[in-house]
Amino acid sequence: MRHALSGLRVLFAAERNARFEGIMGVLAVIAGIILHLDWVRWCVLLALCCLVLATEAINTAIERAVDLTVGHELHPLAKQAKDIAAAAVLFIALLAVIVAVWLFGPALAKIFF
Ligand SMILES: Nc1ncnc2c1ncn2[C@@H]1O[C@H](COP(=O)(O)OP(=O)(O)OP(=O)(O)O)[C@@H](O)[C@H]1O
Repeated sequence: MRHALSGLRVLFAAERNARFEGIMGVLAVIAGIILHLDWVRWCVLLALCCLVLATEAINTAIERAVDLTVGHELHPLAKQAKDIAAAAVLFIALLAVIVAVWLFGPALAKIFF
């Protein structure tokens, strides 16, 4: 637990993307409270927030491990490792956008239409 919290501190202190994703997660939770999401949507929302941050954490860990291994040297495998890890984050980000429409779309439609 102590090591995990230490990793969380590093993640949010060093990675702008992780801070952005954390802020988006908090805003989504606030929106969920305001829009009175049902419990199924709450489960999906919290699972998705955890999934986004977990993927960002794994991506950052891979970047660190690659940097430790190759240092400042440019290497095609280092590039592939980082780019593939970034692709994983992209997949989850696309999923988050799609699920956000499902989560908040009906409640927003009721308010605006
Ligand atoms: N050692 C390396 N050799 C070859 N290409 C590299 C190397 N390090 C980084 N790159 C390329 O530069 C890109 C950015 O790498 P960097 O380490 O700056 O990640 P980042 O900008 O922090 O990524 P993210 O936005 O996902 O956190 C990588 O995706 C990769 O394409």
